[in-house]
Amino acid sequence: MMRSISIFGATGSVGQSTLDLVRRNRDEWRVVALTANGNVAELAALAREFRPEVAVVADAGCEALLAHALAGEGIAVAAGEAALVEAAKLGADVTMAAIVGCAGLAPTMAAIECGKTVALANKESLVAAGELMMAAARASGATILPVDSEHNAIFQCLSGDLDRVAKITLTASGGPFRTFSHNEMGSVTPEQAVAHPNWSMGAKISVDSATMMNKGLELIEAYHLFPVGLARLDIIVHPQSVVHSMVEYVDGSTIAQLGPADMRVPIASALAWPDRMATPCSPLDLAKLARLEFEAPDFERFPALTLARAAIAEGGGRPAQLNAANEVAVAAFLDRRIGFLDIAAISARLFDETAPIAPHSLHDVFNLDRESRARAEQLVVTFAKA
Ligand SMILES: NC(=O)C1=CN([C@@H]2O[C@H](COP(=O)(O)OP(=O)(O)OC[C@H]3O[C@@H](n4cnc5c(N)ncnc54)[C@H](OP(=O)(O)O)[C@@H]3O)[C@@H](O)[C@H]2O)C=CC1
Ligand SMILES: CC(=O)[C@@H](O)[C@H](O)COP(=O)(O)O
Ligand SMILES: [Mn+2]
Repeated sequence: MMRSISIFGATGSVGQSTLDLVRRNRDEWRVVALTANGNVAELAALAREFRPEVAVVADAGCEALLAHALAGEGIAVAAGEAALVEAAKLGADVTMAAIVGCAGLAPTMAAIECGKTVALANKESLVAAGELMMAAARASGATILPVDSEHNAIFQCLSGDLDRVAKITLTASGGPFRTFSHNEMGSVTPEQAVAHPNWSMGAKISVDSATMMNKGLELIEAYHLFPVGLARLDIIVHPQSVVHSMVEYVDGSTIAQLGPADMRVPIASALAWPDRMATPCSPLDLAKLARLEFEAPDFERFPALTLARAAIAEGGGRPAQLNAANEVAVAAFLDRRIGFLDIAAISARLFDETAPIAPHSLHDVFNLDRESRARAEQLVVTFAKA
């Protein structure tokens, strides 16, 4: 049976992996919307290939360029943040939420409010508005399918009542600086930070993996998706990224999901759920791998992990503040305005200076996000001078 799909963040790493699977199963999918921020050339090429109803650029300044690129193609063109939300409201059977950052929050919420299936890669939106997003899904009857590899793994490992879950353990690769000392991390470059040892991903999430803020954000993500409470959520470093996460049950059984480090595996799991679909990914060769290693995370060298735990424990707006500060700091690091160690330090400073005011609406989340970004930008200037 043919289903419809919209892909928000179509030009990105997750977006492209999703479209690769759609391309291989072209007769099964009708594409409703494809979106990008400002990469007009790539979005136009994808639109010509996949023939969506609408192509949307978030950057309103790119509308004319996109309209020109798609002139005569019979594909509607729109631009701006409101247009992203309108595209989400078209209510495709499956919406792939793959915009990076809190910029994905409004369209993801709009898709959830349609009550259909949302394949969620955009972890920052869940981190910033977890309670509101899960409540919106309950109210609309939407199904949120986790795409983030760890959460997709946990989703695949979970069965039965959450009361019978003793512990959910997220695996972390440890990133490119897993064995670096604090001093060594002080002088790493953006090029080193984006060079993930196992995964090919966008720049922002790659830096998050390097600081291990990615695992911190994923802890918050898991806290909302799988409500077992913070005490039953754990992180273990597993440098090979073969075991993508695991669930331990009260009877002593631990169920883990393993697979190649290729996002097409969890994306396929979400697109086909509750069925399965084939992917071109090479299966694991365990004999060749020979060894799977595990080690405890180092909270001293990776303070982002402590910040994320504190954000959950303190609650309220803390996760939204943490996410906003981190987004600003990562962008500043990639621009070479601050050093690598300043990324977590800026979030920590923002925590010290502010209270965790609870957002009661999406409007509150956007305000908190905006205020936290403004303060984080000031901190970037202070840290850059130091
Ligand atoms: N990459 C991966 O393997 C994984 C990613 N994730 C999560 O998935 C999400 C996407 O990650 P990834 O694909 O790596 O990111 P990329 O940077 O590769 O792609 C980001 C996408 O979002 C679009 N975008 C960027 N800024 C905006 C904005 N302000 N408004 C609207 N659209 C915007 C980009 O458009 P343009 O190209 O025009 O800039 C692009 O399509 C993130 O939340 C990440 O944490 C989760 C697990 C794995
Ligand atoms: C592919 C994926 O889901 C990423 O979040 C990946 O897991 C990053 O790896 P680490 O954060 O474990 O280094
Ligand atoms: Mn992940």
